[in-house]
Amino acid sequence: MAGFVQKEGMKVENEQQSGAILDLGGLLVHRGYLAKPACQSLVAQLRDVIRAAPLFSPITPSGKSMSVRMTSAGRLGWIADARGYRYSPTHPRGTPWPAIPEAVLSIWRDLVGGNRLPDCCLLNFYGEGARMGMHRDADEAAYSYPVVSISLGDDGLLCVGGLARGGKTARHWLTSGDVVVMGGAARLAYHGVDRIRFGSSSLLPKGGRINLTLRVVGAD
Ligand SMILES: O=C(O)CCC(=O)C(=O)O
Ligand SMILES: [Fe+2]
Repeated sequence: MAGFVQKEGMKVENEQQSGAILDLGGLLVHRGYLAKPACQSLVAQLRDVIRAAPLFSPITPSGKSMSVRMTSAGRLGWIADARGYRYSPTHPRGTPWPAIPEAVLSIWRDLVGGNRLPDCCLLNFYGEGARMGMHRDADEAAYSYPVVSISLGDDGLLCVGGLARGGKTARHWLTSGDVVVMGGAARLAYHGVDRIRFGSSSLLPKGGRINLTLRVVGAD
């Protein structure tokens, strides 16, 4: 097993082999979990999600436009606006979110189990220059289930810190088909996507990166 626990801060690793599970500050990176045909079929299903629930540019409570565009599938979707960050049963245009595609749920079943399925599949689209600042996924009512995060398309530089803001970060280039599980003590670790390598993958004909995060939102 290729261990990847980075304690020294800013060094960037990019291991090429697939199938390894890397431990990145407690986040488990399943390298190459999805092969290209599986990524392609997932993208086709996500196009249906986006058709039903178009991507939008969230505005943070402080009034800034996020550089990622997003939408959701599932019982609840994650939204940001002047009122704050929260889960909503409807898209900003007022319609319910589409169902989470079965192929996405089967990744969750494989890695987490089938007792409880995620309430939300957040879809982030990173176009050229998009990034996501350091944050914790902490808007859920319970943290006993992990967050599962699926990368598709262009490479993205994941940064992982500790449980408090600031301090050293481990960094790792996620590639298409990688799946990250944030669970246990790392469920509330700070993380972000520093930048993407726009056009590094041919999965999306016009370039860009899609990230899906699957989360249990309810308290049960
Ligand atoms: O794009 C990623 O890899 C991470 C996305 C993320 O952290 C989030 O949506 O909360
Ligand atoms: Fe996150």
